Parts: sequence; structure tokens; C-alpha cells
Amino acid sequence: MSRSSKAPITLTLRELTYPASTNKEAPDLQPLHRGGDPKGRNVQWVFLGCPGVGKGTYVSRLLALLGVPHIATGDLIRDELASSGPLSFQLSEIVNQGKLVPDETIIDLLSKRLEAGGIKGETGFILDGFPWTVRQAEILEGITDIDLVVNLKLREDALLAKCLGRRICSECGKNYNIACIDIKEVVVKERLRIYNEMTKPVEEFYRARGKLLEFDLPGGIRES
Ligand SMILES: Nc1ncnc2c1ncn2[C@@H]1O[C@H](COP(=O)(O)OP(=O)(O)O)[C@@H](O)[C@H]1O
Repeated sequence: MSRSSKAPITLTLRELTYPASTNKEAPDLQPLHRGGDPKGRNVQWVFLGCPGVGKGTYVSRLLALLGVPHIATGDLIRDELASSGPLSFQLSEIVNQGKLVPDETIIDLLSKRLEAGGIKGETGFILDGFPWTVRQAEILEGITDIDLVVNLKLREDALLAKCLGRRICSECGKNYNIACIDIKEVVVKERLRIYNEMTKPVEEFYRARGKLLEFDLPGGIRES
């Protein structure tokens, strides 16, 4: 598969989450595996997906398959906060207010993480929580050539049900709650609206470069 091509990317989710050896319809996947990359490095992918879509579950399956680290900018921020370093006070104010950390700070933390990974021999990654803005996407393109941006999407009603802890009983078909989640539907809807508004330009950025791979998920993914 040529990743520099501008042709639409047509991998299926099955091809992404299961090894080529178990998927007879996916011979294309082989070059993406460790050591088989024409660029002489492992895959460098970005995962986009709104809260509740099941991104963490998909990413963890892929990590085992591809042998790359999961780099989540939220984790980088939390590590920095836990270190009580010079940045931590300023960062805790921003994060506690639910705001985005300035681009310079997040890019500095990410560059350090990539550099440290490079020293350890890492040549690929799955990036999560970055980029959030077009400016971040542009800067990332300047740092490395991202191969693929996977955008996981779930219908809003399914997403809402998931975020609110609702499930449908497979026997009687009625709704039930798996947990006592004290969160209002309007709050979840607003969070999704803000997410969509923020990430649309980032999706466009990667779509224009032929790097965006979109999945309309039919439902949630099982966590086990
Ligand atoms: N790409 C980014 N740009 C700016 N700030 C970020 C970025 N990624 C993470 N952050 C900051 O770190 C916090 C935690 O990130 P994350 O774990 O991805 O979100 P959440 O805690 O909502 O799941 C965010 O609320 C934000 O302040």
C-alpha cells in the first residue's frame, strides 16, 4: 500500500484490528507490519475520535499487533503534573479549567517524548489526543510524516447511550443502565458539539492530504 498516494484509503476496521494472517481479504496490510515499512520505520498513526467512541480499546488492540507505543498527550500532561516540575502549577490551572494547553507547551512535551523514544529505538507510534488544532497538525507535519489518521465515528444516539451508561438487554430489548452515571444528556451533547467543532478543521486538514481513514462504527466495541 502506498501511503504517499492521494487515492482514498479503503482498509476496513477488520484489516486494522486483526493480523493479516487471520484475514484472507487483507493481503494489503502486510507492509504496515513491523519491519515491513518501505520507509524503514514503523507506522506513525494518529487516532481521532470523540469521547466514548471506544478509541482506547481499538488503540490497545493495534499496539499489540503493530508493536508501537501509544503516545497520548493527555498522559504526557498528567506525567508532567505528577512530576511537580516548574510547569506543573501553570498546567494544573489550565487543565482544571478544562482549557487546552498552549501549543508550544504540548509540542515541547511531545517532541521530548518522541526524542526519548528515538533514543530507545522506537521508530513508530500511535498518537492520541494530538493534534487538536490545525496549527498543531501543521507543526506535526513539520516534525514527521504521519502515515495515516484514523477517525472513529459513532452515531450520536449510540454515543449518547454509551456515555450515559445505557445498554439494551439482549433478551428483552429494554434499556438498562450499567452504572449509576450522574451526567446529564445536555452535558454530553455539549461536549460532543465542542469536540466536533474543534476537530472538523483537523479532519479536513488530513482529508486534503489523503491521510484520513474514516470508520462509521455500527455500535460500540467490546472491551474484552
Ligand atoms: N493536543 C492538545 N492540545 C492542548 N491541550 C491538550 C492536548 N492534549 C491534551 N491536552 C490537555 O490535557 C488534558 C487531558 O487530555 P486528555 O486526557 O486527552 O483529555 P480527557 O482528560 O478529557 O480525556 C486536556 O483537557 C487538555 O487540557
